[in-house]
Amino acid sequence: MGRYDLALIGFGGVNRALAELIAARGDRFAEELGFTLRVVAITDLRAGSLVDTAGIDLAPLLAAEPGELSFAGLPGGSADPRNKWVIREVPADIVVEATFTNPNDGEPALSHVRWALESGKHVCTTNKGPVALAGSELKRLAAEHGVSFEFEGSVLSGTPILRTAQRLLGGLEITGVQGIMNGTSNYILGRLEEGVELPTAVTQAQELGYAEADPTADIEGHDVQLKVMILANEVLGAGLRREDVSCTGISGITPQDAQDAISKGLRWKLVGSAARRPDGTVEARVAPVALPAHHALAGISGPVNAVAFHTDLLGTVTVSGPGAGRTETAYALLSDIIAIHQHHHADDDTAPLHRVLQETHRG
Ligand SMILES: NC(=O)C1=CN([C@@H]2O[C@H](COP(=O)(O)OP(=O)(O)OC[C@H]3O[C@@H](n4cnc5c(N)ncnc54)[C@H](OP(=O)(O)O)[C@@H]3O)[C@@H](O)[C@H]2O)C=CC1
Ligand SMILES: N[C@@H](CC=O)C(=O)O
Repeated sequence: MGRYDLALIGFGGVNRALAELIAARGDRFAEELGFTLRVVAITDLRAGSLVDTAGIDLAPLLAAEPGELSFAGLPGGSADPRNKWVIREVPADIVVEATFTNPNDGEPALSHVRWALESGKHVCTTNKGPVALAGSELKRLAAEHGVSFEFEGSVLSGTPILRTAQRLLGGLEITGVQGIMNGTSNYILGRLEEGVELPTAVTQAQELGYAEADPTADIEGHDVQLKVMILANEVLGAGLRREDVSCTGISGITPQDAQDAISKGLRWKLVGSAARRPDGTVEARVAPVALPAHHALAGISGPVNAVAFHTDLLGTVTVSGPGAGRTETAYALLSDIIAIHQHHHADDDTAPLHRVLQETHRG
């Protein structure tokens, strides 16, 4: 039976939900996945840091109100997050990075990921910044140190969009991607259609755990811009920078606009897309589009997202599922840990993994 010791960097909605999954389902993981998970370090801007190499007792932490959690005064605890020291020095197998996404330079998450990989630790992250802005460099760094860099949750939360493209669409030429890739803005557009004003809808999306720490990124399209970069770079080999992806968000759409569209048989959606040009380069954009009701993306509602892959042999293949949500995104981290386990135990019998994946998804 293997065991992975985890260092959780950032203890907000997603990493807390991962800790809940570990606390609630740890025995099942052991039985069905063939490994156990133990949290040996947690760092958080507000709570500080907590280290116990024998395994942190998660129950009292999860019983505390998120805003009231403080590690100072606990054995192994400090008011200081001590990220660099924890990531480099605490003997964890996997560093789970889930601090806020910074669309400008990816920091501080980018440094967290670099420190972890340089220390020979695997990394799982849901943070879009490092993946979109420095994905190639980080994959190279991981390879140099013989560790994995996994980031399934960086696009479409727990819905396995990247692994679907990389593992299940092999042999096809993917010529473009198009999709709804932000749960918050899609949820908000639905609320606008119901007559709710933007600020109220944003607050509701924050309460539901969909929104970024700064929801401007959801509303102005920057979150989708990063996701389009990740998809285009991973699936189309594009090497896009942020300035290559034109970006308009949904802040200009009013409840009246949304309702007028409905009356004309249209629905406003924030669409991200990337397509290969005849010369081999890739053009990409993010913009609100009033889609006709019969369009495959028009019926995608609430925090659900969808991505259509345009392929040479199959035509369009569309994957749809949760695009945001604390537990849904924590599941992406679990799927990353499973991927690390499979990668480093390639000869093991993996049949039981499929069973637990299906059961976990059903809740
Ligand atoms: N929620 C979702 O549906 C999804 C989220 N993601 C991504 O996952 C990541 C986490 O999301 P989520 O949990 O919802 O976000 P939260 O804002 O709930 O959590 C982030 C946590 O990280 C802490 N933090 C910020 N900076 C640091 C730092 N330098 N060191 C240690 N901790 C820090 C924050 O503390 P404080 O609150 O004090 O600032 C907060 O507790 C984000 O990058 C997000 O983009 C990806 C897919 C879906
Ligand atoms: N804020 C994002 C979270 C997932 O990436 C969203 O709403 O999609």
